[in-house]
Amino acid sequence: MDTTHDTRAPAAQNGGQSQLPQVQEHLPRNPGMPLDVDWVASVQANTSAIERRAATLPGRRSVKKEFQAAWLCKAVSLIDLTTLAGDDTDGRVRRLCAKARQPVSPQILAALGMEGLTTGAVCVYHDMVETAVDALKGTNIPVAAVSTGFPAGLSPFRLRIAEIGESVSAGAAEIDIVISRRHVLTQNWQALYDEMAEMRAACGDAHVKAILATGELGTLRNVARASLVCMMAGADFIKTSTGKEGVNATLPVSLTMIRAIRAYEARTGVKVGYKPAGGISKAKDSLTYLALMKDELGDRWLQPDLFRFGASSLLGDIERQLEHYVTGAYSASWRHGMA
Ligand SMILES: O=C[C@H](O)COP(=O)(O)O
Repeated sequence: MDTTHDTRAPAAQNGGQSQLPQVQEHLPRNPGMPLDVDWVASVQANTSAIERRAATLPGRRSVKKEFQAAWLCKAVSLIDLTTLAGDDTDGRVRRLCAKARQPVSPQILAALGMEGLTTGAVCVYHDMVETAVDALKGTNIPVAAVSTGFPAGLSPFRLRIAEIGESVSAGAAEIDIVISRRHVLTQNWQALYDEMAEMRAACGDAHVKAILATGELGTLRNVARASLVCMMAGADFIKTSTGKEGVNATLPVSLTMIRAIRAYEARTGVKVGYKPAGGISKAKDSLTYLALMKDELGDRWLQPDLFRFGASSLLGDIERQLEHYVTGAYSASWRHGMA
């Protein structure tokens, strides 16, 4: 993180860590726009330049001490705490939700002046939505459901649409849909737009995150174009990965998607959120992502309505680092189980 700028977390900039930064404005949803195929076709991605810039990011001087602790608390508030396993049970999901309510031990949070800190959301499969909603009663933590035949997205289209409705009825406030990769690989932008628009409509008031599964899209140019088409069709967030592809969130992909978000805002005035997901498990990596968002899109994209980490194990490492900051000692990672 470049320390030539004021990179302290907003909580620290406000003169203390006891206040989480508040969202000042009520963000309208992305209404979408008609498909502009000329704009899509004009989008290029300079892969070597993107990779060069991405390679510089982790090596930049990182924030230290109380500033690092403040940024790590910020990262916690932006996690979609996730369990997406075939052996998920009610018990596991309830334990995960308890962790979302109290992501770091009360003693550590008290020492940091960060009581009340929670994760951004809990993310589960459809069958676990009701359990999660129940376990999070009395909090403002939304439940996100992965949907539309996650992770491959190859079940019959009408069933994918029906699945969205079921999850919304069960109480999911956010729906993470997966796109049809083949529409991108065959450059069928109309099909991608129509699919995304119909899925968005099926979500109703629930916010929709479009998972691009970037590890299966072949090129960064495809990633950029698919990002744009999903935003044109009304995606509230664009998300890198299901976590189940061979390659999930990477910095080059993130830079590509973030710049698509910037281009969309410049053209339409609409802010779309970003969710890197899959394989983000180290506190240090979360700081790199936050610095990237701050550099490329600005502080507004450091709020949970515009940025989330999709992560099942990141919280454990952040908790260890915060404990180290407060006590001077590292605890064993097994002491920070998620669920
Ligand atoms: O959407 C979230 C991802 O599935 C989480 O991936 P992860 O288990 O590698 O953190």
